[in-house]
Amino acid sequence: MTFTTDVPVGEVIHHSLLSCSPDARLIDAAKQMEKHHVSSILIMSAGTPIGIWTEADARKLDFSDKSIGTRPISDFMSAPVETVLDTTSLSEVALKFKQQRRRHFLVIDENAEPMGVVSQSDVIHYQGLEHYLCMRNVRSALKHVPLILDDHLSLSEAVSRLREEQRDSAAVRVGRSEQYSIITERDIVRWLANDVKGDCLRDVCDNRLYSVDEETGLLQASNLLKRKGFRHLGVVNNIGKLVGILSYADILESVEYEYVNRLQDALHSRDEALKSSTTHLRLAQRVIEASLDGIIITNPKGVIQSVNPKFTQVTGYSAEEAIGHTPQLLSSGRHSGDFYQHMWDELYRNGYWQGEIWNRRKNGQVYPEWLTITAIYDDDGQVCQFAAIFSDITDRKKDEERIRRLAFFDDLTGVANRRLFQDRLEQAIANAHRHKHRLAVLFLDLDMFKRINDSLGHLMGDEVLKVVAGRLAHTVREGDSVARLGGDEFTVMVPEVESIDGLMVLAERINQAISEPIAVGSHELYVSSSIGISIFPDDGKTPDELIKNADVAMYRVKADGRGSYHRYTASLHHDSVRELTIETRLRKAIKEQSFDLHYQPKIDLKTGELLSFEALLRWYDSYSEQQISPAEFIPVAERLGLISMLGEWVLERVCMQQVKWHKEGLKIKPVAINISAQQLMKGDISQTVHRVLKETGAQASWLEFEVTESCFIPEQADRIAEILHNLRSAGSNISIDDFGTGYSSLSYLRRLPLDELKIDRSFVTDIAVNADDARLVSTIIAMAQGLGLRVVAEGIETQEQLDYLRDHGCHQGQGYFFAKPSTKEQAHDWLATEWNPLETKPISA
Ligand SMILES: Nc1nc2c(ncn2[C@@H]2O[C@@H]3COP(=O)(O)O[C@H]4[C@@H](O)[C@H](n5cnc6c(=O)[nH]c(N)nc65)O[C@@H]4COP(=O)(O)O[C@H]3[C@H]2O)c(=O)[nH]1
Repeated sequence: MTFTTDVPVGEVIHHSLLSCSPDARLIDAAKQMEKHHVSSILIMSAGTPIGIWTEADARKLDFSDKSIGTRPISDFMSAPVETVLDTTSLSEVALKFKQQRRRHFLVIDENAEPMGVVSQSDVIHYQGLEHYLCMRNVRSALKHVPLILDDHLSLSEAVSRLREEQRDSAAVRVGRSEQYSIITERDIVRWLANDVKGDCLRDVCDNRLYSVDEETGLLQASNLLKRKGFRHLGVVNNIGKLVGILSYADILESVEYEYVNRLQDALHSRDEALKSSTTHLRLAQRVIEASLDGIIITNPKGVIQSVNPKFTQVTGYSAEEAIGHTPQLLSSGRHSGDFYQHMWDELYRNGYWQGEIWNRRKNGQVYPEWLTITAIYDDDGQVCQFAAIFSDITDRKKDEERIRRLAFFDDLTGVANRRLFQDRLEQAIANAHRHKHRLAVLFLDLDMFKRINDSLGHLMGDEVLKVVAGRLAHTVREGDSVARLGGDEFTVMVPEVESIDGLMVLAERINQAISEPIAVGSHELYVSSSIGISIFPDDGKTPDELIKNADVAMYRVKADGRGSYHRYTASLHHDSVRELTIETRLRKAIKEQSFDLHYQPKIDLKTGELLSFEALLRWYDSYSEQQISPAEFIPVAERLGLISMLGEWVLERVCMQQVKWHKEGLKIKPVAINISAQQLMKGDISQTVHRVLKETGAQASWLEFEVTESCFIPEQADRIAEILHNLRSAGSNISIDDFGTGYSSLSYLRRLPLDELKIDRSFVTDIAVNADDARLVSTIIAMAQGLGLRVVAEGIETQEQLDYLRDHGCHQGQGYFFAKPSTKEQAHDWLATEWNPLETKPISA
């Protein structure tokens, strides 16, 4: 079915236009019309149509006048010529036909140039009346009973009957039968053109009247007219009686134009709506096809009706494989029945569901997708379809995971970072609080890790950290949490502590695991760890408190000799607060150089002669108005990286003092300066000494350097040997301090350029009361002698100690028994008076 719109008449007319002059003979005009099968001819004068002669005008002719054909056409034409513009719509033309009872209009263009003639049949065929016509039957269009003529009537009588009755056709009864032929206006023109010589209708009428039943549809009748090339149809009733003759004019006249117009409007709107929805549908189809999201359309029961290409790309299922199934085809098995139930409930309730879902591709791979399902409703508000749109979010998930890892995990070792640890700790604390149980934080620091980094490089250091993290993770129990806070600091959280003893066993186990040799590259490294422990709620109630206090406890382990573990106590807190205070004030003191040096003599144990001094740093803190022990502030200065600066200050002071005493004419005794491990490892000590000697004018032999045993790191043996060698070759003696507290092996000591060995005070103190210590001291003395080293005993306080040492071959000593560390003025006096402490003290036998 076509959806005709109301077209302009210019588009449907035939452009063949017959014309003749006003004096043209009727017969010639009729001949032309017959020849070209047209129903009208224009009469033109000086290029202008002055009239029109149509088949209808033929009825006006008097056929009894034998010369009628020779008469000029202008005598019979209709004038003026009714015109319509080519832009006039067909419906308007149809109305005009009806109102003016015309059958033809001359169609002109905007310049009034004739373009053609429009007839009633054109309107019927082109105006799109099909919808109207198909609703009506031929009976409804009949206006008259048929004009029936007997076949013995003469032509002129027949023509005058048509004229009188104003009919364009008549049925001619054949004899007395009920059979009819037909005559029409066109026959009159034909008779005229051919100068027909018959007297009555019987002679000329051979066109049988083709009839249809009166119930026949008008559209069918109109199509029949068109197909057969007829212009009239007989109409018979149900008993075969001729009840009318249907012409195009009748059809046209029967049309109720207002109704047609409304119908056409409605149809037009429908056409437009259809066109637009077809466009929309096509557009939607294209969007679906090209969508970067997978799309599934299902019926209300969830049976897949269609999918788009992206669906196939993501899931691996072709449209044919998917259609007819439910989306369960993609089920990953990761979601519970409740999950899907909840999804459908929400879909039916809100018509919408959105969320993340795991599905399975055809190849079995499970993947995450972001899914949006929308219900589509019909006009009755019933769900008629579901549209599911999804995107594969595997990459997004990976990115999220990567970001999460970066945000919460330590990049190097893969264990949790500080942020995640704190989060976990916070949760665990809340849980412990709720269930009234204890929780522990272990703070672990690798001993001497810096040595590894400094000597073997950061890459090796990193490898060690990875191994340590791995060992930690393996040692703790499932549910415990391991984190790296930074550097070589790790934490372990035990969310539920069953017993303190158990916790200590864990700390022990961790220390053991970490002390196992670590193979990195071609090296086999040994590290140990110091662990501080804090317990919730006893040692802290917040994550910060617990971590800080475990850290404090860890520092205590370091201070006590490393490689062990220690639980936090309140006094540690006090220590750490004090350390912090010292730290603040120390920075200030260094800036203001508010230090002093004391000198403690070293004595020949046999003769009592003053052999040398040890320079000991003193700090009088004006804020607390008390002396702060170097044993307390030196480690802080080391930790803050300030020790080299401080050491340099001591060196300068000692040199300046020696030069001063020298200038005063005193007999110079060497002064021993303590060198911290950090200062030594910096590597530039000999250059510094060289520079200071030069600047002050002191001599290298006036100096001795005391290096604690803990400085001697086996991996750094060659480097340390070189540094000490440089100092020694300049002329200073080197002494190993606090001997016995470290782990130096004899073979190691042999490789170092040493002059003196100082036995640690702790052994000397107990000589008289502890046989083991006494034995140890005598062994050290023997060993030192074996190595060709001088032996100095520190911390001699009693005659017994002195005696024991002297008896066992110790050459030199230092201690309160002789003198406490004293001011430079005191030292000056000792030098000036050639002081001998033994002269005032009896030497026991
Ligand atoms: N109870 C007792 N103590 C005695 C006796 N004889 C000496 N002492 C003390 O023993 C320490 C000996 O120094 P150290 O072992 O090198 O131990 C030193 C040394 O390691 C460090 N130190 C002191 N001055 C400096 C310095 O200028 N530089 C560096 N790097 N460290 C220094 O601080 C440590 C402690 O120094 P001081 O508190 O001055 O403590 C000194 C000294 O006063 C005694 O008979 N009885």
